[in-house]
Order: sequence, then structure tokens, then C-alpha cells
Amino acid sequence: MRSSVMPLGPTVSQDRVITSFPKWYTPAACLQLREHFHGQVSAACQHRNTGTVGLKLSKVVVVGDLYVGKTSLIHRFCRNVFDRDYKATIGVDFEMERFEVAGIPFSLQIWDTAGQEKFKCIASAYYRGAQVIITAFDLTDMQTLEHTRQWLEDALRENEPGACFLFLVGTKKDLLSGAACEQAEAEAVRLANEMQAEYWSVSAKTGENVKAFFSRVAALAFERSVLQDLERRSSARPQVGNGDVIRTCRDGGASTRDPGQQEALQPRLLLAEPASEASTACMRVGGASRDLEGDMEHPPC
Ligand SMILES: Nc1nc2c(ncn2[C@@H]2O[C@H](COP(=O)(O)OP(=O)(O)OP(=O)(O)O)[C@@H](O)[C@H]2O)c(=O)[nH]1
Ligand SMILES: [Mg+2]
Repeated sequence: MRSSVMPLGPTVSQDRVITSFPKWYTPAACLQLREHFHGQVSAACQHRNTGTVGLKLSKVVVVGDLYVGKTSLIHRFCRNVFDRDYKATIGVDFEMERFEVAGIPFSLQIWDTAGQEKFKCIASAYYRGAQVIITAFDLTDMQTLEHTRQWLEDALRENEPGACFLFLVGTKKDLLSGAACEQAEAEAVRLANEMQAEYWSVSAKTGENVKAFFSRVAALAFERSVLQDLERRSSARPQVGNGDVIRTCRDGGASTRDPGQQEALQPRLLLAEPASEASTACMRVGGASRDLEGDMEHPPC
């Protein structure tokens, strides 16, 4: 089935256009080693057969200890700014970032959460429906790396097993010299493998690896959305033959490092798409986040 709705709107800036699959940071801890889009995804994009993917958002949630640099990382990417002064995030905040991936419009809704304990209960209410979980730690403070286990566990508890891409990100790369950086990275890579996460080192101050990292996030989330959409549409089509009128299958739900590929192989029938926070455009209205689709108000942050 060919997509009948291609979104209109302003074109995205050149540095948000992704034509080839962005590479990993290190092959020692990466979610997939392919250097090109999945065959089915390339074909779907070429034929503009990506269903509703171009109209949807993928939800990205960034978690980690206070002061590790979550807000700085997001602001460097979305606004190209760096602020030396620390202003704690209170509750949550989000940024929308528009991309064009393989010719198809695609957006990330990036949720910045507070690392301070007193705001944790507010922030954790926003973990649900994430396609991507980014756990950040400070490369100069290895305790913050240890704490990423707990942050990840908390974020995963609110999501379906195997439903999220996981990233472990070491921040403030500019503050470490060669050998110290290598040692911190080696520990982080070990933990990333344990978590089944992809590892990246970045610096919000210099901008090192920031664009490359978010491009990788966008490409993986996009690819997975297209594969899921293709699968949904093919499973939902009635199959007549061999005396069966309609064949329905149930979810397998296994966890994998590349959930997009795995899910593409697992037959399932979804007659109606489940409402997810990620597929719902949100905007701030007078200090509150408001669902455009469901018109459901979130608590003010
Ligand atoms: N040198 C250097 N400093 C950084 C970098 N990223 C963040 N910082 C500094 O680290 C401090 C904390 O950064 P934030 O981005 O506010 O940290 P956060 O994780 O959002 O903190 P919470 O909102 O409290 O959870 C700020 O003073 C930043 O300027 C970096 O890449 N390099
Ligand atoms: Mg912050």
C-alpha cells in the first residue's frame, strides 16, 4: 500500500538530512554494524511507501545523574549553544527536532529529565512510550557511570521489554586526556555491553560527536518505525486461502539489540494502532505539555 499522505511543511536544515546510515562510535559496543539501511526500509523510502512514519514522532528520553550534562547535550544539538553555568532541570523539558531520513520527514521528541532526586517522581512519569532511552554519565566522575544501571532500570520499568533502543553516553569528553579517557571509555563499553546499549563519548562544550550521535539515534529510530509500520500494514491485511478467512498471530515480544529487525520478523496483527505518547504531537501550552491528538493535559513541569 502506498502512503497517501506525505506531510507538507518547511524543509529541514541541511545538517538534519540523513542519506546514508550513520556509523556507530565504537564497534565494541554498538546496536548494529550495518552501514546501510535495511533493504525493506530503503525500498519503502524509494517508493514513498512509509505509511504514517513521516507524520510521527519518536520519543527519546534522556536520564542520568544531576550535573552530568544532559541539558547541555540536548541544547548543543538542538540550539547549538553551550552554557557554562549550571541551571538544574526542574522536572522535565523537551525539544522537537526535525530530520529528513532517506527522503522521508521524521521527528525526534527529546525529553530532558531532571537528575535531582527531588524531581525524580515528576520525571519518571514521562518515561513511558520511549523508543530510545539515553543514559548519560560524566566521563570525569565514574560514580555517575555506576548510577546509570539504576537510571536505566527505572526507565525500562515503564516500557515494554525489547521496545527501546538503549544508549550509554559519556559526557564532557573535552575534560579528559588520552589515557584517562581511554580507561573511562573501556569501563563504559563493558557496562554498555552488559546493558545491551550502544556507547558514545561526547562533548557539549566543543560539540564533538554530538551531531553524529543524534543522527545515529534518528536513523535507528526511523528504521525501526518504518519496519514496524510495514509489518503492521502487511499483518493487518486479511489473508484468504486454504479455508482460512483471516489469519491472526500474537506478539512474540522477545528482547533484542535491534528490536526493529526482530519485530519485522515476528508476525502480529494490530487492527488499530495503540495510542502511544510518542505518536502524539505535544506542545507547551502555558507551562503545561498538551497532547494535540488526545487533548490530554500533562502536569506542568
Ligand atoms: N567542560 C564541559 N562541561 C560541561 C559539558 N556538558 C555540561 N557541562 C557543564 O556541566 C554542568 C551541568 O550541566 P547540565 O547540562 O546542566 O547537567 P544536567 O545533567 O542537565 O543536570 P540536571 O538538570 O540537574 O539533571 C554545567 O555547568 C555545564 O556547563 C561538557 O561537555 N564539557
Ligand atoms: Mg538538566
